[in-house]
Amino acid sequence: MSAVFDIDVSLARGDFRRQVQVQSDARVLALTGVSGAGKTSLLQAIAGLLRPRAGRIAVAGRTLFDSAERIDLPAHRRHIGFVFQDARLFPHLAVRANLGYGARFAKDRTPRFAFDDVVALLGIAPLLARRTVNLSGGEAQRVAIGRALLSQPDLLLLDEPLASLDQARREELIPYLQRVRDDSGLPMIYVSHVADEVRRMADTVLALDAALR
Ligand SMILES: Nc1ncnc2c1ncn2[C@@H]1O[C@H](COP(=O)(O)OP(=O)(O)OP(=O)(O)O)[C@@H](O)[C@H]1O
Repeated sequence: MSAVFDIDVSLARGDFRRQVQVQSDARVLALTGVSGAGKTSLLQAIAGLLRPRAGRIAVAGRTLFDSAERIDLPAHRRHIGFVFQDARLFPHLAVRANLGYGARFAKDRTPRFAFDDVVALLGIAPLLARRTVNLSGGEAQRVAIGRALLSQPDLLLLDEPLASLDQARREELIPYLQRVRDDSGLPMIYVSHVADEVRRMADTVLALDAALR
């Protein structure tokens, strides 16, 4: 049986170069490291948004990239949900339509996450008719997480999902993130600088040291 996360890639972006090796059976992996260590770049490489120079990326037994085998699945075929620091909702669409946007990517997939279940899990039923511009930062992040789940992903990547919130809003959002972690059963990579957050979200931590140039 292969590891949940089986990654060995060399990343390059401008002058930035780094090798990342991860072999882990943890379902939820936290990724820490100083600014510029390459955390976002690694997530983008996994999601198919940044092409590694060489190497291999496999998650839960599925090979997403393998330079030797000439495998490089396009982003939309990787089935990855991505949650960013800022929610990146569509401002012209109501919450319900933003959630529906996630589902557009899942037409050919057996739904694992049902609309009503996701809405209940994230407590966003009262927000469905609202315009996204009026949401608080924490509410917007819950909608963004819902949108990611409704794309029926096989893997969830969270890139500092609490970083743009104040401390009180962070405390409000953490239980929702923990519910998503526990109820979805999805493999997850959770990027954060904050030790306490990492401890509460993941049992295995991968620390990227400062990148060598
Ligand atoms: N579009 C780009 N073109 C050139 N270099 C880039 C680009 N995006 C990022 N970099 C560089 O790649 C390196 C890694 O950046 P990355 O965003 O992956 O780090 P990070 O660990 O996520 O940092 P942070 O915690 O600040 O978000 C940095 O040196 C950054 O300056």
